[in-house]
Amino acid sequence: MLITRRLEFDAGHRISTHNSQCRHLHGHRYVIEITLSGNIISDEGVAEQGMVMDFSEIKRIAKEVLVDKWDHAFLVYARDTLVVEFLQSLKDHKTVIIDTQPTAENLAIKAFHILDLAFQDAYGNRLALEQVRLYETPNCWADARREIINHTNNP
Ligand SMILES: Nc1nc2c(c(=O)[nH]1)N=C([C@H](O)[C@H](O)COP(=O)(O)OP(=O)(O)OP(=O)(O)O)CN2
Ligand SMILES: [Zn+2]
Repeated sequence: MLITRRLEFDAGHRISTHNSQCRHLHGHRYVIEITLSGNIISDEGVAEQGMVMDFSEIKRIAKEVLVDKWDHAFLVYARDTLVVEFLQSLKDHKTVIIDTQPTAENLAIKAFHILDLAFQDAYGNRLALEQVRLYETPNCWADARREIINHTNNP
């Protein structure tokens, strides 16, 4: 059985190598959809009876390890040195430095790895993170799926 929890956050970014408007500093209302697989809990009388995992628990873990860290942050490529240095010059600015361009594709992969570790730590083999879908705009999104990213060298 597959279940999906959707969360939203705001963040700034730019694609420093882009040949059009995305090289400018700008922001998005990102939407992340986290899909997990597992068996439905059938134990009589337990709080999660009938569920793969409580949706509120997915939200709690995702906020703690990812969403609260990226929300209202500027997501910047480590090699975009002009912007990295500018952000570091701002006192207490919420900046997240990423080792790849902060495209929807790379952010979805990054989010997958962060969430995969967190769900493994909390639930071992009982649940598996199957997919992270990251919407950059309502019309543009990227899917990081376990079977796809296991075959790439992305960190
Ligand atoms: N494959 C990708 N292409 C683009 C990405 C990306 O992450 N992956 N990102 C951008 C920009 O960040 C941009 O913010 C979004 O691009 P764009 O399609 O131009 O967005 P619009 O706001 O113009 O969307 P509309 O739906 O047309 O209003 C660019 N490309
Ligand atoms: Zn953008």
